[in-house]
Amino acid sequence: MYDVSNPHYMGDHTGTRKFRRVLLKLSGEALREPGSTDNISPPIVEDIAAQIKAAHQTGLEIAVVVGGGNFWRGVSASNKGMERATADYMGMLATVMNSLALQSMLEAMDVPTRVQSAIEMKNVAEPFIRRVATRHLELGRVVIFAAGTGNPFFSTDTTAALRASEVGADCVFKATKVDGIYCSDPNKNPDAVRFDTISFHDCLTKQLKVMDATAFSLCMENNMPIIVFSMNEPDNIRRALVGESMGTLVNASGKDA
Ligand SMILES: Nc1ncnc2c1ncn2[C@@H]1O[C@H](COP(=O)(O)OP(=O)(O)OP(=O)(O)O)[C@@H](O)[C@H]1O
Ligand SMILES: O=c1ccn([C@@H]2O[C@H](COP(=O)(O)O)[C@@H](O)[C@H]2O)c(=O)[nH]1
Repeated sequence: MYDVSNPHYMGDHTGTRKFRRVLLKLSGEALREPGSTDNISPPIVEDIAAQIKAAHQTGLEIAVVVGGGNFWRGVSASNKGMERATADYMGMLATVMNSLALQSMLEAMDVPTRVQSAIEMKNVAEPFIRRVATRHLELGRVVIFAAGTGNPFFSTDTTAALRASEVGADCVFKATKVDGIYCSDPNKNPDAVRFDTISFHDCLTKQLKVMDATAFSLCMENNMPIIVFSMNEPDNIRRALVGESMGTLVNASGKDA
Protein backbone atom coordinates (compact mmCIF):
# COMPACT_ATOMS: atom_id res chain seq x y z
CA MET A 1 0.00 0.00 0.00
CA TYR A 2 1.03 3.60 -0.54
CA ASP A 3 2.82 5.92 1.84
CA VAL A 4 1.03 5.53 5.14
CA SER A 5 3.70 7.73 6.73
CA ASN A 6 2.32 10.68 4.80
CA PRO A 7 0.23 12.95 7.05
CA HIS A 8 -2.52 13.05 4.40
CA TYR A 9 -2.94 9.29 4.40
CA MET A 10 -6.12 7.92 5.95
CA GLY A 11 -5.65 4.18 6.18
CA ASP A 12 -8.30 1.88 7.56
CA HIS A 13 -7.99 -1.44 9.39
CA THR A 14 -7.98 -3.38 6.13
CA GLY A 15 -4.82 -1.59 5.03
CA THR A 16 -6.63 -0.02 2.09
CA ARG A 17 -5.54 3.51 1.27
CA LYS A 18 -8.32 6.04 1.58
CA PHE A 19 -8.32 9.74 0.91
CA ARG A 20 -10.77 12.36 2.06
CA ARG A 21 -10.22 14.92 -0.73
CA VAL A 22 -8.31 14.48 -3.98
CA LEU A 23 -7.38 16.46 -7.06
CA LEU A 24 -7.78 14.51 -10.29
CA LYS A 25 -5.80 15.84 -13.26
CA LEU A 26 -7.18 14.50 -16.54
CA SER A 27 -5.22 14.56 -19.77
CA GLY A 28 -6.93 16.75 -22.32
CA GLU A 29 -5.49 14.71 -25.15
CA ALA A 30 -7.09 11.55 -23.75
CA LEU A 31 -10.56 13.06 -24.37
CA ARG A 32 -9.98 12.68 -28.10
CA GLU A 33 -10.75 9.36 -29.80
CA PRO A 34 -7.49 8.22 -31.41
CA GLY A 35 -7.63 8.92 -35.15
CA SER A 36 -10.74 11.10 -34.90
CA THR A 37 -10.90 14.70 -36.09
CA ASP A 38 -13.24 15.54 -33.18
CA ASN A 39 -11.39 17.11 -30.27
CA ILE A 40 -13.76 15.69 -27.68
CA SER A 41 -15.28 12.23 -27.77
CA PRO A 42 -18.57 12.29 -25.80
CA PRO A 43 -18.41 8.52 -25.08
CA ILE A 44 -14.92 8.92 -23.60
CA VAL A 45 -16.06 11.83 -21.43
CA GLU A 46 -19.13 9.82 -20.41
CA ASP A 47 -16.95 6.91 -19.32
CA ILE A 48 -14.70 9.21 -17.29
CA ALA A 49 -17.75 10.83 -15.68
CA ALA A 50 -19.15 7.42 -14.73
CA GLN A 51 -15.88 6.53 -13.02
CA ILE A 52 -15.76 9.84 -11.15
CA LYS A 53 -19.36 9.26 -10.08
CA ALA A 54 -18.52 5.81 -8.72
CA ALA A 55 -15.58 7.18 -6.71
CA HIS A 56 -17.67 10.13 -5.54
CA GLN A 57 -20.36 7.78 -4.27
CA THR A 58 -17.85 6.36 -1.77
CA GLY A 59 -17.82 9.77 -0.06
CA LEU A 60 -14.62 11.02 -1.64
CA GLU A 61 -14.39 14.78 -2.23
CA ILE A 62 -13.19 15.29 -5.79
CA ALA A 63 -11.71 18.33 -7.50
CA VAL A 64 -10.74 18.06 -11.17
CA VAL A 65 -8.38 19.87 -13.54
CA VAL A 66 -8.62 18.98 -17.23
CA GLY A 67 -5.77 19.66 -19.65
CA GLY A 68 -6.22 21.19 -23.07
CA GLY A 69 -3.88 19.19 -25.28
CA ASN A 70 -6.75 17.80 -27.37
CA PHE A 71 -7.32 21.34 -28.69
CA TRP A 72 -4.26 23.44 -28.31
CA ARG A 73 -0.86 23.76 -26.67
CA GLY A 74 0.55 27.24 -26.36
CA VAL A 75 4.15 26.22 -26.71
CA SER A 76 3.51 24.37 -30.01
CA ALA A 77 1.80 27.41 -31.52
CA SER A 78 4.54 29.74 -30.30
CA ASN A 79 7.15 27.49 -31.92
CA LYS A 80 5.30 28.20 -35.18
CA GLY A 81 5.45 31.97 -34.76
CA MET A 82 2.48 32.94 -32.58
CA GLU A 83 3.07 35.15 -29.57
CA ARG A 84 3.45 32.82 -26.59
CA ALA A 85 1.18 34.60 -24.12
CA THR A 86 -1.70 34.79 -26.61
CA ALA A 87 -1.20 31.16 -27.55
CA ASP A 88 -1.27 30.23 -23.87
CA TYR A 89 -4.51 32.12 -23.26
CA MET A 90 -6.00 30.14 -26.14
CA GLY A 91 -4.83 26.96 -24.43
CA MET A 92 -6.52 28.02 -21.21
CA LEU A 93 -9.76 28.64 -23.11
CA ALA A 94 -9.48 25.11 -24.50
CA THR A 95 -9.52 23.73 -20.97
CA VAL A 96 -12.81 25.55 -20.36
CA MET A 97 -14.43 23.59 -23.20
CA ASN A 98 -13.14 20.33 -21.75
CA SER A 99 -14.34 21.31 -18.29
CA LEU A 100 -17.83 22.10 -19.57
CA ALA A 101 -17.98 18.78 -21.41
CA LEU A 102 -17.12 16.91 -18.23
CA GLN A 103 -19.57 18.96 -16.18
CA SER A 104 -22.33 18.20 -18.66
CA MET A 105 -21.74 14.45 -18.48
CA LEU A 106 -21.49 14.46 -14.68
CA GLU A 107 -24.68 16.46 -14.27
CA ALA A 108 -26.47 14.10 -16.67
CA MET A 109 -25.58 11.39 -14.15
CA ASP A 110 -26.97 13.45 -11.24
CA VAL A 111 -23.56 14.31 -9.84
CA PRO A 112 -23.62 17.86 -8.44
CA THR A 113 -20.83 19.95 -9.94
CA ARG A 114 -19.42 23.43 -10.20
CA VAL A 115 -16.98 24.75 -12.78
CA GLN A 116 -14.73 27.51 -11.47
CA SER A 117 -12.73 29.41 -14.05
CA ALA A 118 -9.47 31.26 -13.44
CA ILE A 119 -10.41 33.58 -16.32
CA GLU A 120 -13.65 35.34 -15.55
CA MET A 121 -16.52 34.27 -17.81
CA LYS A 122 -19.49 34.39 -15.53
CA ASN A 123 -22.04 33.32 -18.13
CA VAL A 124 -20.56 29.84 -18.23
CA ALA A 125 -18.66 29.32 -14.98
CA GLU A 126 -18.13 30.67 -11.49
CA PRO A 127 -14.96 32.64 -10.89
CA PHE A 128 -12.28 30.77 -9.00
CA ILE A 129 -12.65 31.61 -5.31
CA ARG A 130 -10.70 29.27 -3.06
CA ARG A 131 -13.04 29.40 -0.07
CA VAL A 132 -16.11 28.85 -2.25
CA ALA A 133 -14.42 25.92 -3.96
CA THR A 134 -13.60 24.37 -0.59
CA ARG A 135 -17.20 24.79 0.55
CA HIS A 136 -18.49 23.13 -2.62
CA LEU A 137 -16.21 20.17 -1.92
CA GLU A 138 -17.43 19.93 1.68
CA LEU A 139 -20.99 19.89 0.36
CA GLY A 140 -20.19 16.98 -1.93
CA ARG A 141 -19.98 18.83 -5.23
CA VAL A 142 -17.37 17.86 -7.77
CA VAL A 143 -15.43 21.05 -8.50
CA ILE A 144 -13.83 21.40 -11.93
CA PHE A 145 -11.12 24.04 -12.14
CA ALA A 146 -11.06 25.54 -15.64
CA ALA A 147 -8.74 27.95 -17.46
CA GLY A 148 -5.59 26.73 -15.77
CA THR A 149 -3.94 29.14 -13.37
CA GLY A 150 -5.23 32.07 -15.44
CA ASN A 151 -1.63 32.92 -16.32
CA PRO A 152 0.35 32.20 -19.47
CA PHE A 153 3.63 30.27 -19.30
CA PHE A 154 2.11 27.69 -16.96
CA SER A 155 0.50 24.28 -17.52
CA THR A 156 -2.51 22.42 -16.24
CA ASP A 157 -0.16 20.11 -14.31
CA THR A 158 0.99 23.18 -12.40
CA THR A 159 -2.66 24.18 -12.04
CA ALA A 160 -3.36 20.77 -10.50
CA ALA A 161 -0.47 21.16 -8.03
CA LEU A 162 -1.60 24.69 -7.16
CA ARG A 163 -5.30 24.00 -6.73
CA ALA A 164 -4.62 20.78 -4.79
CA SER A 165 -2.55 22.78 -2.32
CA GLU A 166 -5.11 25.58 -2.16
CA VAL A 167 -8.06 23.32 -1.35
CA GLY A 168 -6.08 21.05 0.97
CA ALA A 169 -6.30 17.92 -1.16
CA ASP A 170 -4.55 14.79 0.09
CA CYS A 171 -3.06 13.80 -3.25
CA VAL A 172 -2.83 14.74 -6.93
CA PHE A 173 -3.87 11.93 -9.26
CA LYS A 174 -2.45 12.51 -12.73
CA ALA A 175 -4.49 10.39 -15.14
CA THR A 176 -2.57 10.28 -18.38
CA LYS A 177 -1.61 8.19 -21.42
CA VAL A 178 1.26 6.30 -19.77
CA ASP A 179 1.04 3.92 -16.81
CA GLY A 180 3.51 5.73 -14.61
CA ILE A 181 6.84 7.52 -14.56
CA TYR A 182 9.73 5.91 -16.45
CA CYS A 183 13.45 6.59 -16.43
CA SER A 184 12.90 8.18 -19.85
CA ASP A 185 9.89 8.82 -22.08
CA PRO A 186 8.43 5.33 -22.76
CA ASN A 187 6.89 6.60 -26.00
CA LYS A 188 10.40 7.28 -27.28
CA ASN A 189 12.40 4.60 -25.48
CA PRO A 190 10.81 1.10 -25.44
CA ASP A 191 13.48 -0.04 -22.94
CA ALA A 192 12.55 2.62 -20.38
CA VAL A 193 11.95 1.22 -16.89
CA ARG A 194 8.99 2.28 -14.76
CA PHE A 195 9.32 3.46 -11.15
CA ASP A 196 6.82 2.24 -8.54
CA THR A 197 7.82 5.14 -6.32
CA ILE A 198 10.15 8.06 -6.78
CA SER A 199 10.97 11.24 -4.86
CA PHE A 200 10.16 14.76 -6.00
CA HIS A 201 13.86 15.48 -5.87
CA ASP A 202 14.69 12.62 -8.26
CA CYS A 203 11.94 13.68 -10.70
CA LEU A 204 13.51 17.13 -10.80
CA THR A 205 17.17 16.15 -10.97
CA LYS A 206 16.53 13.41 -13.56
CA GLN A 207 14.41 15.93 -15.52
CA LEU A 208 11.58 13.45 -16.00
CA LYS A 209 9.16 15.14 -18.36
CA VAL A 210 5.90 13.47 -17.43
CA MET A 211 5.05 16.65 -15.51
CA ASP A 212 6.76 20.02 -15.72
CA ALA A 213 9.31 21.07 -13.13
CA THR A 214 7.07 23.81 -11.74
CA ALA A 215 4.38 21.26 -10.90
CA PHE A 216 6.87 18.89 -9.25
CA SER A 217 8.43 21.78 -7.29
CA LEU A 218 5.09 23.04 -6.02
CA CYS A 219 4.10 19.56 -4.87
CA MET A 220 7.48 19.11 -3.22
CA GLU A 221 7.20 22.39 -1.33
CA ASN A 222 3.72 21.50 -0.11
CA ASN A 223 4.40 17.82 0.57
CA MET A 224 1.64 16.93 -1.87
CA PRO A 225 1.95 13.33 -3.11
CA ILE A 226 1.31 12.61 -6.78
CA ILE A 227 0.15 9.35 -8.33
CA VAL A 228 0.73 9.09 -12.08
CA PHE A 229 -1.35 6.37 -13.73
CA SER A 230 -2.89 5.41 -17.06
CA MET A 231 -6.44 6.48 -17.82
CA ASN A 232 -6.51 4.21 -20.87
CA GLU A 233 -7.21 1.02 -18.90
CA PRO A 234 -10.89 0.32 -18.19
CA ASP A 235 -12.08 1.60 -14.79
CA ASN A 236 -8.58 2.77 -13.81
CA ILE A 237 -9.68 6.25 -12.74
CA ARG A 238 -12.21 4.87 -10.26
CA ARG A 239 -9.80 2.20 -9.04
CA ALA A 240 -7.02 4.72 -8.47
CA LEU A 241 -9.26 7.18 -6.66
CA VAL A 242 -10.65 4.59 -4.26
CA GLY A 243 -7.19 3.46 -3.32
CA GLU A 244 -5.95 0.62 -5.49
CA SER A 245 -2.20 0.69 -5.95
CA MET A 246 -1.19 1.55 -9.47
CA GLY A 247 1.17 3.68 -11.49
CA THR A 248 3.96 5.64 -9.82
CA LEU A 249 3.78 7.34 -6.45
CA VAL A 250 5.84 10.52 -6.08
CA ASN A 251 6.51 11.78 -2.56
CA ALA A 252 9.24 13.31 -0.43
CA SER A 253 10.98 10.08 0.50
CA GLY A 254 10.59 8.25 -2.81
CA LYS A 255 9.54 5.23 -0.77
CA ASP A 256 6.29 3.47 -0.17
CA ALA A 257 5.15 2.79 3.38
N1 LIG B 1 9.95 9.90 -17.84
C1 LIG B 1 8.73 9.82 -18.36
N2 LIG B 1 7.84 8.91 -17.86
C2 LIG B 1 6.58 8.83 -18.36
N3 LIG B 1 6.11 9.62 -19.35
C3 LIG B 1 6.96 10.55 -19.88
C4 LIG B 1 8.30 10.69 -19.40
N4 LIG B 1 8.88 11.69 -20.11
C5 LIG B 1 7.98 12.16 -20.96
N5 LIG B 1 6.80 11.49 -20.85
C6 LIG B 1 5.61 11.77 -21.64
O1 LIG B 1 4.71 12.52 -20.85
C7 LIG B 1 3.42 12.32 -21.42
C8 LIG B 1 2.35 12.75 -20.42
O2 LIG B 1 2.38 14.12 -20.24
P1 LIG B 1 1.62 15.18 -21.21
O3 LIG B 1 1.87 16.52 -20.63
O4 LIG B 1 1.98 14.94 -22.63
O5 LIG B 1 0.17 14.75 -21.14
P2 LIG B 1 -1.02 15.12 -20.20
O6 LIG B 1 -0.64 16.18 -19.20
O7 LIG B 1 -1.51 13.84 -19.67
O8 LIG B 1 -2.03 15.63 -21.29
P3 LIG B 1 -2.52 17.05 -21.80
O9 LIG B 1 -1.33 17.92 -22.00
O10 LIG B 1 -3.22 16.69 -23.03
O11 LIG B 1 -3.42 17.54 -20.75
C9 LIG B 1 3.39 10.87 -21.76
O12 LIG B 1 2.52 10.58 -22.81
C10 LIG B 1 4.86 10.54 -22.11
O13 LIG B 1 5.04 10.42 -23.52
O1 LIG C 1 -2.06 27.84 -16.16
C1 LIG C 1 -2.05 27.57 -17.38
C2 LIG C 1 -2.56 26.36 -17.89
C3 LIG C 1 -2.54 26.13 -19.24
N1 LIG C 1 -2.03 27.04 -20.09
C4 LIG C 1 -2.10 26.84 -21.55
O2 LIG C 1 -3.09 25.86 -21.88
C5 LIG C 1 -2.51 24.81 -22.68
C6 LIG C 1 -3.19 23.50 -22.39
O3 LIG C 1 -2.78 23.01 -21.12
P1 LIG C 1 -1.94 21.62 -20.98
O4 LIG C 1 -1.38 21.65 -19.60
O5 LIG C 1 -0.86 21.64 -22.03
O6 LIG C 1 -2.92 20.54 -21.20
C7 LIG C 1 -1.03 24.87 -22.34
O7 LIG C 1 -0.26 24.32 -23.38
C8 LIG C 1 -0.82 26.37 -22.18
O8 LIG C 1 -0.70 26.94 -23.45
C9 LIG C 1 -1.49 28.23 -19.59
O9 LIG C 1 -0.99 29.07 -20.34
N2 LIG C 1 -1.53 28.46 -18.25
